[in-house]
Amino acid sequence: MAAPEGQWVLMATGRSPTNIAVIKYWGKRDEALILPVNDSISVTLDPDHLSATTTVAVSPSFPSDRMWLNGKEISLSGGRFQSCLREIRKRACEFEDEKKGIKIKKEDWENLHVHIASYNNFPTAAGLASSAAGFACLVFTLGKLMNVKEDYGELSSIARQGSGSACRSLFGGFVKWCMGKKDDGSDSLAVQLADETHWNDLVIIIAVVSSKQKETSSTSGMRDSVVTSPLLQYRAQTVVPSRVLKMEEAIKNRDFDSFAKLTCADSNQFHAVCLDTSPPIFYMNDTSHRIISLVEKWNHSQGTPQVFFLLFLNICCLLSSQYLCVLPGFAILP
Ligand SMILES: Nc1ncnc2c1ncn2[C@@H]1O[C@H](COP(=O)(O)OP(=O)(O)OP(=O)(O)O)[C@@H](O)[C@H]1O
Ligand SMILES: C[C@@](O)(CCOP(=O)(O)OP(=O)(O)O)CC(=O)O
Repeated sequence: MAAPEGQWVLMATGRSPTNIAVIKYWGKRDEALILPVNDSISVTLDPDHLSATTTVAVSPSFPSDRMWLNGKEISLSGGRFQSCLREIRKRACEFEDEKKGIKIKKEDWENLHVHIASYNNFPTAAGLASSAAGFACLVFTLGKLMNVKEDYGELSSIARQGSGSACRSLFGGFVKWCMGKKDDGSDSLAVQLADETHWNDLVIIIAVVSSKQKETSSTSGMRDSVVTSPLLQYRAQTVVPSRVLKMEEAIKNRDFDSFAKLTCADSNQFHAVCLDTSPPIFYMNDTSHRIISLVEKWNHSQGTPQVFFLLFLNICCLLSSQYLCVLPGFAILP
């Protein structure tokens, strides 16, 4: 089937924020489909601060698919980009704009190429989950362009194939990535637990404690953990299931004390799994450790059960009107 002809260009633009996990995803049961070994829960950040903005265009005059990231052309040959493009194209629907004289039949989309331009308003591939915002945005915007009718849950399972954590960025507020049981991954998708208005006095601040790039990427780090860490299996099978239930309850009740305690515990166990990996993975540095100690002391001196947690090289601080808590972050800002 030949693609439609003409000089027209059809475009769509979208924006997606990044997210920070409070119950961590660490380990895949299927590398190609990006299926996790446990459920995870995250908080989606405000898009004004950390987000990807993506414009996708389609035209009969484009001879191939191309992509520019932060103004520089990048290859689309990687399996993750191809999976997202393929899955969206499969679900594309007929589109017509009579005024502009554009008519694209469902089957035409297979033969039309896209140009994609995306910008992150924070450092890319520096440990701040740009892949989460980026792939969520790519899938969302391609879906808009190609008139895809699927709901956000279905789109999240496509974004998951770009980067696991990306599936959670399709929703605002508090989001759960259900690991799913099926081999084809069709039930491994994100659901919103509570929207962004649910817990208004929760504020996230990102503090930078190192300007160095992470030595181990999440993708390769978790691959090593799956193969070598006995603690990972115990965590996934025994610890996370009940922790997820408690976290859902804490979010529902806006119970900050439980929320922070669970988040700290999960962050600490995540770091323990990293240390239990061979070779061991170190995401925290001396400054991180000093901040943990300082915050612990501060907590005790207040005499109230305030809890903090910290992860990776950077820290995100969670602030509510009553509480302060340090949240995990990967950020490495220049
Ligand atoms: N806006 C974007 N649109 C599409 N893909 C993006 C975008 N931003 C980043 N990516 C993809 O994500 C890759 C970076 O992912 P990587 O996991 O290395 O870093 P990160 O997500 O910033 O950090 P981490 O996962 O460690 O928190 C980029 O090389 C690119 O393939
Ligand atoms: C520690 C984490 O931030 C790991 C994120 O890993 P990625 O989603 O970046 O990994 P891939 O699926 O291989 O792309 C925990 C989390 O976000 O849940």
